[in-house]
Amino acid sequence: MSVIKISDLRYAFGHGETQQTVLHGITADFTQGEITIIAGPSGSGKTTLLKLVAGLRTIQEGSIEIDGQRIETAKQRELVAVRRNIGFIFQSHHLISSLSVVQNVMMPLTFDSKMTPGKARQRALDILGEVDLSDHVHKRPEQLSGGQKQRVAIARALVHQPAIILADEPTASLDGPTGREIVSHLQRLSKEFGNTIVMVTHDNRILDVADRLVTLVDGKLSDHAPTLGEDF
Ligand SMILES: Nc1ncnc2c1ncn2[C@@H]1O[C@H](COP(=O)(O)OP(=O)(O)OP(=O)(O)O)[C@@H](O)[C@H]1O
Repeated sequence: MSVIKISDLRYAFGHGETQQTVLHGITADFTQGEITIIAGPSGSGKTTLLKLVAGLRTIQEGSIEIDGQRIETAKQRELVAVRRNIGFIFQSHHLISSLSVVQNVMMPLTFDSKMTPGKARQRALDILGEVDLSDHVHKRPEQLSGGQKQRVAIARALVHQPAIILADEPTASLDGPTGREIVSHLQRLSKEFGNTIVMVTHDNRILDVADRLVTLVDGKLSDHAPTLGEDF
């Protein structure tokens, strides 16, 4: 089943003579429960594409449907509902330094009116256990290593059980083994909960976790047979 459907998506930065078209008509479907990796050269528009799907940039031309809801024509209320179904993991994890690990992970649940503080805390503790951080729940983010912070970001992205996870370079700034550990956690959790994951990466050491590998080159997306050792 198609969860994200992109049709003839075009996007440009700037205006007039300085206009730079980054996406030249992207058409793609992302299937439920699948991990897709988007690879491609630096500056090819991978982050821009992810931000458009996330609703963090306004669609200029073309369309994106998430769970049957058209994004470009959605009302504010409908967009909020769509975003609730998406977990974001970005390169810089944006953890709140004044909150503890468990409080950071509870954040997405505070928007859920049916969730009591006790239940939210228990849910956060459970997911922190899943990413092996049970011994660190009362620490502040600054007391954690880069890999541990990234695992907190994963826990926070997954705590409200979103159907879709968008990850932009989740292993950037991590060493090889730590990066692998991060994607293994993501892969395990996605298989457990059936999440659809779309991940942008330069890191060719993690390409094997993908069910599907696509490349973005010259503003176009194409399916790509994974070749180990290939450099992007
Ligand atoms: N806010 C912006 N204003 C103007 N141009 C931008 C902006 N953001 C990105 N660009 C340009 O759009 C192009 C695509 O950028 P984008 O960040 O989507 O690429 P990317 O494939 O994610 O790159 P990288 O792999 O280096 O992160 C680049 O040429 C970039 O310089």
